[in-house]
Amino acid sequence: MKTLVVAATKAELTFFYQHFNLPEGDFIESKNFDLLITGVGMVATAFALGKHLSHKYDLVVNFGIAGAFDRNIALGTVLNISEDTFAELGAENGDEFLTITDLGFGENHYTAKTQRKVGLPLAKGITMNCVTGSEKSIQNLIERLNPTTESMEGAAVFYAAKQLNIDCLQIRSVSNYVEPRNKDNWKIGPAIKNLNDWAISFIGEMN
Ligand SMILES: O=C(O)c1cccc(C(=O)CC[C@H]2O[C@@H](n3cnc4c(=O)[nH]cnc43)[C@H](O)[C@@H]2O)c1
Repeated sequence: MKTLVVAATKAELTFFYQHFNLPEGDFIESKNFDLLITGVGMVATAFALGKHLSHKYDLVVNFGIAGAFDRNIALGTVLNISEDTFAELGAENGDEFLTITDLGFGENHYTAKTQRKVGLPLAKGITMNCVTGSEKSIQNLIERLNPTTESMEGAAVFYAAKQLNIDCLQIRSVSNYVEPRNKDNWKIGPAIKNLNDWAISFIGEMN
C-alpha cells in the first residue's frame, strides 16, 4: 500500500515535514508514502503529476488550504472535498457560460474515489486559475455552481488520478472566505496547523 501525498506548497505541509522528519525537496520518497510538491495552480499540478503519478500508488491525497464561500464554516475547518469542478474551463456565450461538456470536449467535474473512512464534513470544491475577488464573480459562481470552497489545484489532482484509475482524496482547511481580496483577513496559520494535524494522523494511521 503506497500513498502519494500532493500539495501545492511546502508551507502548507510544514508540520507534516517536521513530524515525519522529511528532507527538503519537492519529491520525497519514503517507505509508506511519497510526497510531491507541485507548485501553485492546475498547470504546475498536472505537469508534476504527469511526471510522478504511476500505478505504484494505491491512493493520491491532495492536501491544501482553500477559500470558503459559506461564512457558516469557521476558518480553520478541515473539509473532505468530495467533488471538484474546473470552473473556468469552457466558453462565454454572451452572459451564458458553456462548460467544456456543453462544448462536447469532455468532462469538467470530478469526484474523490476511496473506500477509506475519512470522517470529515463533505464539501463541493471548484478549481480556479484566478482567485475569486469580486462580488460579481462570487455571485456568478454561486449561481452557476453553488460551491463550498475554491482552490487552484483540486480538480487537476482528481483528473490525473482518474486517468490512471487510482483512488484519490482531497482534504482542505479553510484559510479565508472568498471575498474582495483582503489578505489581512486570511487565517493561514491556524488553517495549516489543523490541516497538518489531520494529515499526520491520517497518513500515520495508514502505515
Ligand atoms: O502567505 C502565506 O503565508 C502562505 C502560506 C502558505 C500558503 C499560502 C498560499 O497562498 C497557498 C496558495 C494555495 O492556497 C489555495 N487557496 C487558499 N485560498 C484560496 C482561495 O480563496 N481561492 C483559491 N485558492 C485558494 C490555493 O489552492 C493555492 O494553491 C500562503
